[in-house]
Amino acid sequence: MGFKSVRVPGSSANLGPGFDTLALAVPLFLTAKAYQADSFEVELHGEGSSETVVGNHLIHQLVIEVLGHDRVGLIIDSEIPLARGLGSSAAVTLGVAAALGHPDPLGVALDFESHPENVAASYYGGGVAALVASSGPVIRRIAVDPLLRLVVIIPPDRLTTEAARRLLPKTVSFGDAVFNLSRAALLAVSLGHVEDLVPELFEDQLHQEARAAAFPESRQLLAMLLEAGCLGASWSGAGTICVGFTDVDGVERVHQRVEEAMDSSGLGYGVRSLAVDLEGLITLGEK
Ligand SMILES: Nc1ncnc2c1ncn2[C@@H]1O[C@H](COP(=O)(O)OP(=O)(O)OP(=O)(O)O)[C@@H](O)[C@H]1O
Ligand SMILES: N[C@@H](CCO)C(=O)O
Repeated sequence: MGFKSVRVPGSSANLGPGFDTLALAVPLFLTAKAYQADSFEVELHGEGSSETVVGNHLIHQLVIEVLGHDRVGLIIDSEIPLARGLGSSAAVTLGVAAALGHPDPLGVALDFESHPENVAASYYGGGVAALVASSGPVIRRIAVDPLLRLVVIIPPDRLTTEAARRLLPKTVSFGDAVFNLSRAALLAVSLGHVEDLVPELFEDQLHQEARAAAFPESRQLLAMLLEAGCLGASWSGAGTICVGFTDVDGVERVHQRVEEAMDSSGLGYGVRSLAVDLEGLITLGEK
């Protein structure tokens, strides 16, 4: 296995009703580079720089899993906010597995994450639908209109996926399951045409309200995004970021309205507009 330098995009999962299934890659990037070293060394830059990578950290476990030892150096630089719903763990897992030269970084990352859609979107780019069956993963790329744009509200509050999953109900009603099924199926076939997107397609009754117990401001953020003229709004992954969907013609107007709403609410959270990343994981250099 030769060491590499790679770039991986972040991702926004669920998109409302598509829990653990639908995701879009977003152009916030993580780069990872591996090099020969006598003992484990990690340099973290950007969004991950406050992390301490010791024995039980995801990155160290991954290195041991891939190499069988930890005599390696890593340089990781990320624009993806941690534990905020833009797939930082999927991106770092994929990026490190690929930088270490593993021939199947997708398979490694799918084994490490408890759900497949962030990993699939970061690997392929664009839109994906993904599941892990008892026979293995089934991943399909879905058409995404090149005019689609995302306006994300970025709270400073972290909510790890692990903590957000502990808030999920143990059972759901038949009605709620059908509510999400219908919307997820219609959303998957409508993402290819922005003119087909309507707010109802991004509605969810399985996870968002349960998770709002940990981040009640999410209700206000989703309402704000819809009032600003978005074609739909949802939590991004396990939060706390909320995402509004719009098109290239509306994105500037929506962005400005969301910023104004942020200022007048006093919440002061960051707002960013993003296109969909189409490249997925790319190799920048090889040794
Ligand atoms: N760049 C990074 N450097 C070091 N550790 C990272 C980095 N990115 C992610 N991690 C690890 O992944 C954890 C965050 O993963 P988690 O699944 O909770 O959130 P997320 O992937 O950002 O959000 P979501 O899964 O909702 O999209 C961090 O607490 C950290 O342990
Ligand atoms: N589908 C996962 C996404 C986490 O990014 C969840 O909502 O827990």
